[in-house]
Amino acid sequence: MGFMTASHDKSGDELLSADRISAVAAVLPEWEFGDRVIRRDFSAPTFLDGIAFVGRIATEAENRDHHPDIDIRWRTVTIALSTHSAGGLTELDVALAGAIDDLFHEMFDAVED
Ligand SMILES: C[C@H](O)[C@H](O)[C@H]1CNC2=NC(N)=NC(=O)C2=N1
Repeated sequence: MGFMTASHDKSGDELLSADRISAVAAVLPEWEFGDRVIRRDFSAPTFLDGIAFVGRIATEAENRDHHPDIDIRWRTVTIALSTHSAGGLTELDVALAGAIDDLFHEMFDAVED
């Protein structure tokens, strides 16, 4: 947000309320909720599948101008989401988490883990 810009002129940039966090936790059951971050471990079928998954996440993130922290360890891809500019969780994180869950299902649902 630039100087003198109203904080309500861009949707998703306000910190989530405690009530909203409770509601979101119910629809993102695989995500671990921290103080200012949500995190999920994904297990891809192979190392290269995990890399391909990260590539898809990267495109999604770039389109939204909202970027996760990504940790790759063999087939395990750990995604951490936070809105640094807001100092914690916002609707941007909720939306990206849902999109990443959808990507994972789309890519690997038919595959045995
Ligand atoms: C200028 C640009 O919009 C900002 O640097 C964006 C980029 N991506 C970002 N990603 C995340 N996760 N948090 C941010 O605050 C953030 N800020």
